[in-house]
Amino acid sequence: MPLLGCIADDFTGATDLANTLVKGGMTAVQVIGVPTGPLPEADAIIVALKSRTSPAREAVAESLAACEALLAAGAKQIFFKYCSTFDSTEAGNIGPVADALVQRLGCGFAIANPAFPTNGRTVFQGHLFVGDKLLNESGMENHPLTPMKDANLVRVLGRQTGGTVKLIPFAVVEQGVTILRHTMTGLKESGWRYAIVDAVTDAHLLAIGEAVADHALVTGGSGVAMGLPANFRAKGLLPDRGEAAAALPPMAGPAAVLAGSCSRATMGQIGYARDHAHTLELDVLATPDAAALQAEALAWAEGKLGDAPIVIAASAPPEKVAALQRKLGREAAGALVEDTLAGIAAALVARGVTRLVVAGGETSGAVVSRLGVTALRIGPEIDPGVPWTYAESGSAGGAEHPGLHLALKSGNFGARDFFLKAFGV
Ligand SMILES: Nc1ncnc2c1ncn2[C@@H]1O[C@H](COP(=O)(O)OP(=O)(O)OP(=O)(O)O)[C@@H](O)[C@H]1O
Ligand SMILES: O=C(O)[C@@H](O)C(=O)CO
Repeated sequence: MPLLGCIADDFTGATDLANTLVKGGMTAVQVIGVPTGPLPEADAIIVALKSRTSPAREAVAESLAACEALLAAGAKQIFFKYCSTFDSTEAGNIGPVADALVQRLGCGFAIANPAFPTNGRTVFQGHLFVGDKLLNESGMENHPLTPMKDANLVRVLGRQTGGTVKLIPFAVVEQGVTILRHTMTGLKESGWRYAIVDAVTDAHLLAIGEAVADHALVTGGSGVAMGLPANFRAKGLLPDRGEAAAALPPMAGPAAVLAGSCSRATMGQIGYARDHAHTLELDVLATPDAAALQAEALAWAEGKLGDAPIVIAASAPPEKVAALQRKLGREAAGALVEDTLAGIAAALVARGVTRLVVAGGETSGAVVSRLGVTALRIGPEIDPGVPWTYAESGSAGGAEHPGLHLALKSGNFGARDFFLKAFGV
């Protein structure tokens, strides 16, 4: 029976959250899509949806279905995971999904906290920073699907929800768990639906995590989940599993990286790979045709597969992304790239690749779905927020595989040498 039931709005976000929970000593399995059968055994189940950019009604319906499955399996607390950069549009989906979960759980109130200080995301006076930049000056204002043009999260969430949003400021958070707990209870009793909670350090997140021990619903990034394993341990529900929580089968076999994220960190990682690995950069604008791009990539990969990773990227700078979007429309441009990379992934697995890094949440969603993977066990961390995961043997895109190691990297996560470091190169 899972202790914590999680609903993540994209696939890299799901592994990021799972990684935090595993580091806290919980076993975690990421389930792909709304579960239809019995859930795997784990302390935490993370249902990975691709709902960040889908129409709000679909995102709500899928999130509620995931919530039902988690509750039916016995989950004691529900966690709604969204991006540490609060990726969303005016239409949602953070507000609408959170509203639906608050209503389903009858809890009236939930915190909203995307902070992840280790990766430079902090919230101060309700404003989200990425490193030393406000969110809307961090590059996220150019995101291909969810451009973030306002750093004030009280305002951003306020525009997406039918409820009310209040700030729990730094000065309150600094006072620790007891004051935080009372403040949250007071807000709930006064009819506020959400509190954006400031957090600048891990110590703040641990205090917030402890303060929400008895909340039916917690919403946020992976950072605020840091304090949750200790709550279950304090209640005598979670044994001390130590490093065993992150055990995966040994890794071996041909390696590849597929990048569809256009985020600054991923662009830097592609730049590094250019000098240190076989790297192919597809020009989607010049050839906006999935079949042709796949053929180009597979012909290029011929003879290059081995222990050192090959890197195939569709990522492009903002002006080229904008040009493709003008040509095809925003959704169709994204879908073309996702379809291209998913097809390449299936073909590479059919050619024996068993270790795969995918950069970008939407991209990971497309790849994992095409590979027919249904569940990922979470293993050791490569860089903050990105663990190796393992999918049992099965049939991927029509080809049998002996088990796949996958690392789903959030666009903006990972050091510059991530694509090589992941494989120990
Ligand atoms: N050259 C390109 N032109 C237009 N769109 C592109 C191009 N390359 C990638 N894309 C699209 O940009 C989107 C990037 O989103 P994705 O979620 O994969 O990355 P990200 O947002 O940086 O990562 P994360 O969600 O983990 O933060 C995808 O839909 C992808 O298909
Ligand atoms: O929180 C983050 O930044 C990531 O887990 C993510 O959601 C990227 O899509």
